[in-house]
Amino acid sequence: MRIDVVSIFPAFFDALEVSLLGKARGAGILDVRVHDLRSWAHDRHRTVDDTPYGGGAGMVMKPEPWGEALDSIVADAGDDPAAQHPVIIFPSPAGEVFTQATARELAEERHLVFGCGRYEGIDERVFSYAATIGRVRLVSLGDYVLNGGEVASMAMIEAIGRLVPGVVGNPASLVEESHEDGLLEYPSYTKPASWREREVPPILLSGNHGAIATWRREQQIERTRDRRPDLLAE
Ligand SMILES: Nc1cc(-c2ccc3ccn(Cc4ccccn4)c3c2)[nH]n1
Repeated sequence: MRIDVVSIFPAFFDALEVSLLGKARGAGILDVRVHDLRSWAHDRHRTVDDTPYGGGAGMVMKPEPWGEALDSIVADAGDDPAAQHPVIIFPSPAGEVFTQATARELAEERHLVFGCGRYEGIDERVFSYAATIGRVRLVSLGDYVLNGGEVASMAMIEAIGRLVPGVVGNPASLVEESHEDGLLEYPSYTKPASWREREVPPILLSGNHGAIATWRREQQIERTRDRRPDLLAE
């Protein structure tokens, strides 16, 4: 999978060099390319924002640099027929909410482009232009406001990247996770069996794998009911 990221803070994504995703990049499983939007701003000050038509607080990101950036990225990936018409993801507080189902869906794609906005957002015409060269998705991490799209993109790249075959060493570990089966995950324990007068649930030391599986499922249901009843309503 190829992932392109466009941001005015490219250094933000240095963290993608480390840990799991860093290894996957080294192994060629993930091809992550981070671009500075200002590379496509040609005035002396590399301007990427301007005042909003109609007035209002803050600044809006100019369409020209975005149009050139997206054209350049799509053209560069053009030689791979499977990477045609990439999914172009714009984090936005006004987007669809990103869920594990979204991550699974996007993990099937060959080419993702993340457009990280800042200021009060990106000129709306960029989204309609992007739809002529890709499949546009405006995506929100949740109902809270961030200062830009970088944190949201990092979270989504990690959630998607770890589902790409070969990235996680033991694919079985992806199955028993929160939200994979619509429930929250069961509690985990490791040695020592007793710690600060707190014991590991005896069932987990019993060796009775059937009973352990039943107990874990019960824990998932109890936790989901207590913390996320909305997941049970679906
Ligand atoms: N789940 C999310 C996503 C975002 C997000 C994503 C991209 C941008 C680009 C700019 N801002 C700041 C901003 C503040 C106020 C209104 C509009 N935008 C962003 C915020 N916030 N929360």
